[in-house]
Amino acid sequence: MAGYFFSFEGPDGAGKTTIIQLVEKFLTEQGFEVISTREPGGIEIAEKIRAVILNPEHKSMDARTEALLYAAARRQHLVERVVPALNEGKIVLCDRFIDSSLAYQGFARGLGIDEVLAINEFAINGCMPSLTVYFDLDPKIGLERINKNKLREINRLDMESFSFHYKVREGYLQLVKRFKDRIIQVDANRTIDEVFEETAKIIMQRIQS
Ligand SMILES: Nc1ncnc2c1ncn2[C@@H]1O[C@H](COP(=O)(O)OP(=O)(O)OP(=O)(O)O)[C@@H](O)[C@H]1O
Ligand SMILES: Cc1cn([C@H]2C[C@H](O)[C@@H](COP(=O)(O)O)O2)c(=O)[nH]c1=O
Repeated sequence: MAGYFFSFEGPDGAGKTTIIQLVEKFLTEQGFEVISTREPGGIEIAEKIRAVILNPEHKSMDARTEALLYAAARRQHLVERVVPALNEGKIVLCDRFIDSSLAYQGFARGLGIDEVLAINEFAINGCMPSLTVYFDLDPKIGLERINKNKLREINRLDMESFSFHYKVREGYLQLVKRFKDRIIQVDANRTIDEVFEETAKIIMQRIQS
């Protein structure tokens, strides 16, 4: 595969979507062919799975069911959207990937990071991002940012307790230590311009190395 696969991670409201849009514009201006996409979703089947997972009415969803649905959406999105773009030499910017499952389902839901990694290894069959940017932010600030944006849907995961969201962050911080070569931590508690500049620098370094 000739392209570059970059994923972006962080607690809800950390600024992933905002920064991905800016990075996409920046890379396109530099002459690269870029697609940005998201998980769960990005293609029709995965968007349908997303609607099932995140429906606020689905309060009884079992944690393993949730983990399997995320992995299923990931698989379909990977084969339909990510791999073809990489084969065409494009840069793929993906809003969330496997680390979301490890932090949310593996750590915060308590299923176990290694257990959730195992089902995801089956799903992705070796296709990992070459670099993951983790936006670190106090979840309270992220949720405040989301609540200020009246247009954004409030989904089933947003409605989890503060302690759940704090565990998500703790899970991510464990992943940063465990996957040092792949995950780079960025302080997201700064202005959009500052976060963008650092992220663009990290990505350009990886492309040019
Ligand atoms: N550095 C920042 N400082 C202040 N506000 C920000 C910053 N980055 C993003 N925002 C605002 O916070 C809100 C959430 O941002 P965004 O949707 O990019 O986050 P996200 O990480 O993609 O969220 P989610 O995980 O819920 O999809 C938006 O209203 C956005 O304009
Ligand atoms: C991929 C993935 C996502 N999640 C959670 C994280 C968020 O709370 C929602 C997705 O909403 P967003 O607005 O697109 O960020 O789903 C998860 O728990 N596990 C995953 O694998």
